[in-house]
Amino acid sequence: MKIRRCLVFFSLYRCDENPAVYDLHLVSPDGMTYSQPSIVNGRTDVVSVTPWLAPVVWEGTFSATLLDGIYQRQNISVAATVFAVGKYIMFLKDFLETAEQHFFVGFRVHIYVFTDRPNEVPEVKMGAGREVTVQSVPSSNRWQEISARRMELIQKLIEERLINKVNYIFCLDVDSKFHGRWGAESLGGLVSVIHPGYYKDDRSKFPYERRPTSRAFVAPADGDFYYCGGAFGGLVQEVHLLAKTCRKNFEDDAKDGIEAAWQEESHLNRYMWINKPSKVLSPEYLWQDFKPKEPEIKIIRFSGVIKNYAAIRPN
Ligand SMILES: CC(=O)N[C@H]1[C@@H](OP(=O)(O)OP(=O)(O)OC[C@H]2O[C@@H](n3ccc(=O)[nH]c3=O)[C@H](O)[C@@H]2O)O[C@H](CO)[C@H](O)[C@@H]1O
Ligand SMILES: [Mn+2]
Repeated sequence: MKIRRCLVFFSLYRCDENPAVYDLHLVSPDGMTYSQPSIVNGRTDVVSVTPWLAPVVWEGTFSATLLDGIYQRQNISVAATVFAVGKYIMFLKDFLETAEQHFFVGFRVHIYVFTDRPNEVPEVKMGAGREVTVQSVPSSNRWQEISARRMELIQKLIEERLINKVNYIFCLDVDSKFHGRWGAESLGGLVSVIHPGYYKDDRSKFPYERRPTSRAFVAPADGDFYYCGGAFGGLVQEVHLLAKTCRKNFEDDAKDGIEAAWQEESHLNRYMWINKPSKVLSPEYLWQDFKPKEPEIKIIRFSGVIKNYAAIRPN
């Protein structure tokens, strides 16, 4: 058993075969010029590191030029998943068009669209090295199920098409648009986004699942941050483990007749409490259009559009 685990470790980190190692070894291209970093001056209005020493990404904490240089040299590939089931297909055009303008511009990007309406997927002109694949999925008469089943479909997508082929994956809500850069600064092993609705609240107020009978349970004195179900990602191996775990816990809960308060978002929050994200993205990476901008938000990169739930959800 011990030997097997060792082999798995080596196969994950051997640099010639698996790109995972690149996350640990950052090579700056020759001739790179960027502003001198300071060790005493920087953002002081926000916290940019977690208690487990993962970076929290805010505007003003990174050099986009440097990061693009490092990761372009590695020729990384990034997958993204987006689900547009039922009437949510109406959000897809803006999502894809704005992703072309802001999401990993200059990198190899492959967006997987999951929908029950493949004929209604809009034609969006994609740049060089960027493509969209449409995959049919069944509809459902419960939005909770559509949202939660994403974990199962992400798990399968990684197993069937991405593992050992693609470096990173991000899983995103479709009812949103990009407004600013979302790029290499967001890369990491396991990446989570702080939910814009609760980031100044006491942890006891977070909308975690509070029933101890659920596998998504988080006790009132526990929890670091409240993370979004609408955006998460990282290395495909890490996201595979996350999706597989959340799917199993969601399904096992269902067998016991319990559905967590915020479906897969609750399970994701439980997962991130135990498995600390190696990079945390600030609420710049998933804002909500109805929320007034806060002073610490210098740029909104991705934001949920205002929608009429009653008009677009199946239940
Ligand atoms: C910003 C954010 O973190 N949003 C999360 C939040 O509410 P939201 O209100 O943002 O959930 P939502 O209605 O956007 O549903 C989540 C996603 O599921 C897909 N979808 C949903 C319904 C439908 O009929 N068709 C369809 O395609 C679509 O990709 C949508 O973006 O809580 C949900 C859990 O319940 C999810 O965790 C969402 O990701
Ligand atoms: Mn949403």
